[in-house]
Amino acid sequence: MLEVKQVSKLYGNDRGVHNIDFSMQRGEIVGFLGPNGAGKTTTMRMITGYLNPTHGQIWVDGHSMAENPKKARRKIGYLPETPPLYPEMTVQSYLRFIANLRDVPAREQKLRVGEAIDKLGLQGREKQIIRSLSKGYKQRLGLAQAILHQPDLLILDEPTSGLDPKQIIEIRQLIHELGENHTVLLSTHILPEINAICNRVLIINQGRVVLDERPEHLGRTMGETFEVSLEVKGPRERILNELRSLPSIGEVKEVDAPEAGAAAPTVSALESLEALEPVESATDEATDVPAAALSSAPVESVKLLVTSADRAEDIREAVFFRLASAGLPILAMKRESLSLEDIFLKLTTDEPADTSKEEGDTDA
Ligand SMILES: Nc1ncnc2c1ncn2[C@@H]1O[C@H](COP(=O)(O)OP(=O)(O)OP(=O)(O)O)[C@@H](O)[C@H]1O
Repeated sequence: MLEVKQVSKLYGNDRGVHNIDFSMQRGEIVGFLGPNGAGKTTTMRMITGYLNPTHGQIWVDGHSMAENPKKARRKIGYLPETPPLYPEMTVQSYLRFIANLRDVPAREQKLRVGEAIDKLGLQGREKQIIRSLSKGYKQRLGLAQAILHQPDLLILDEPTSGLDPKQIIEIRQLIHELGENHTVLLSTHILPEINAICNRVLIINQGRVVLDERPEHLGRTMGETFEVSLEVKGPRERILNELRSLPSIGEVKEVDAPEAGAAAPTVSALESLEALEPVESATDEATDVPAAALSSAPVESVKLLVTSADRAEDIREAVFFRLASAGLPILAMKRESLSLEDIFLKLTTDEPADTSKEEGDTDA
């Protein structure tokens, strides 16, 4: 549906975007993520034909944006960061005006405008002056103008920026619905937006794509070590011994362990409690298991973080069978993975902060 081939836009001082290269299949909803100034808008403006690349080529459904811009642009619906609305027009007259601009045949215009109004939940507001619409409804109208000419590909630049939480949820839901019939590229710097709507994420930083992956594979791509959090019922020492004797396990850390040097709870003290609670430490940090914790005092349950010996190996079954055969019930087991926030920060802050040169330096 979309091919972006080694596309660069050089503004000088190494600003702009460099060698952007990706493609999108029909039906994908791709989140385009990056910090301020990373190059999202520049890339989107080139894809939509509003900006000419310095190098590289863009193809939309087989049409070259450079050689056949009219055909390529017909395939695209674009919602810029600020929707191009005329405040004095009514919703309906504005959409009729856009339908004309986009060469929608006169006999189809009424139908298309009606469909766009229905899809974006603008019914009852056809005669309303745009100036008096709320920001959320202006955004709906921006999306309506983008789909009027029945494009295959939607390019949405920060579609939820500036909206209140309720409007954000509504617009996300609408984008999700539009994704059933359109291929969508949407830029955002709101990370949960990606998990909520997208089936692929592209991260751009300092004008370069630094990650292109499906959200569920992000951890693997980042070389994340397989880690599970566990809560196991039984004596701490036995649980630790069982887990540590498993060859597939690398490290076992106890969460909420008693501080090193603190007296371990005695059996009699624990017995005097009606409910036996796990011993809590002053911090929530995972800590190496202190020797004092390895006392034989029974506790109700132990919370642990367990990592794989072989980075990516899924250790959940091995852990389950070992503890089950030892008669140690697992109360909870959850795979821990890097959040999109962790990955985003890693990719966008590990690199040099600013590679731009002083004004007057030669262009890249
Ligand atoms: N017309 C221009 N002239 C010179 N430099 C520009 C121009 N437009 C953008 N830039 C520079 O290109 C880089 C990418 O900008 P762009 O607006 O594409 O980023 P963005 O990811 O959309 O940022 P934001 O999230 O803040 O909208 C920035 O360094 C910006 O300063």
